[in-house]
Amino acid sequence: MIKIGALTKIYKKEDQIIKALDGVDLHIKKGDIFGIIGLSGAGKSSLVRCINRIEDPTSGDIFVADTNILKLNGKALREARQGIGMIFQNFNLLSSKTVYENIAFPLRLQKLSKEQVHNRVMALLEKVELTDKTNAYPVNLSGGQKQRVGIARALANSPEILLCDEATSALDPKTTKQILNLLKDISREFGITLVVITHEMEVIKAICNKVAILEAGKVLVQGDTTELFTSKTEEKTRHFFGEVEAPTCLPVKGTRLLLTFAKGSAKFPILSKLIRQFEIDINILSGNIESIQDEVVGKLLIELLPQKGLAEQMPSIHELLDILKSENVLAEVII
Ligand SMILES: Nc1ncnc2c1ncn2[C@@H]1O[C@H](COP(=O)(O)OP(=O)(O)OP(=O)(O)O)[C@@H](O)[C@H]1O
Repeated sequence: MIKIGALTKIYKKEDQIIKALDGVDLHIKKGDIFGIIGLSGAGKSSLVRCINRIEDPTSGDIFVADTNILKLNGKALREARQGIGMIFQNFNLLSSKTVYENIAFPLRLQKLSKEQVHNRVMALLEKVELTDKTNAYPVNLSGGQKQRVGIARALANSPEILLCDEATSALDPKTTKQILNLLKDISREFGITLVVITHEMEVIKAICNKVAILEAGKVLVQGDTTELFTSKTEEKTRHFFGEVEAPTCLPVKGTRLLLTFAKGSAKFPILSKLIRQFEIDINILSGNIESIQDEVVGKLLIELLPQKGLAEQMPSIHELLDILKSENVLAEVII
């Protein structure tokens, strides 16, 4: 759906050269909810501005379906832009216009009858559950309601792609959850591809099936969200995926294993199985089991303790790792 190749954006400011995007390659499939996460200054806004051509990149390609949108100008560009909706952190609503008029605005730029515009606006208001606010002005809406208007407006032209630039960063956690659920629902119902720009991993975990981490204008890693959360943590991405560490005040008393529970495996009582089978003691040192969309995944740091008088019954580590592997639990010996 969207293929970004070797995208570079260089800003020149007086004698300064800033490489905001440095050879970005991304492959976003139709229907993906694709998260792009990075710290402040990573290049997220520059990327989104290049995708909707607010800004021209210095070099590279952006293909939407089979069209390189960087080669488009004039009418062809305007038409391509209609297929890309956008929602913003600060909603960008017209304050002097009602909710109805804000949503009708992009429709009025097309040659539609009054009735067609009306029917479309009312259908969108129903979708975002704001029919009771039809004639309200933005100033009288909550943040969540404003973003619902923003979403309805972005959907007005039936886009195939929706760019969400920090769409929930100005909202409280409960409203954030509601807006994210609405976005997920819209993506499923209309088959819209969502590109979600955020600095919050919670947003990625809640709705994104794919994720790319952007740092200093480069993609550090991209892939399936749950797979990245359950693969071996690399130093460079540790900050984003979190780390499970033993409290430093606990002395090492046995063999420490870091268990990673991939899809489905966290549902089984694997630790009690090991305890029963091998008559070992297991101490849980730290853990982080969580829900990523509909999957339960996570990491657990445990220590295997030999029982007094039963030392000879301690299983070999290989035997144990094999059992864990057979249950889809990745185990790494830490100490
Ligand atoms: N118009 C501009 N002129 C000059 N430098 C810019 C411009 N826009 C962005 N930059 C620089 O490019 C780099 C990437 O900025 P960008 O806004 O794309 O990052 P970001 O990840 O969106 O950050 P934030 O989360 O803080 O919005 C930064 O060093 C920034 O200072």
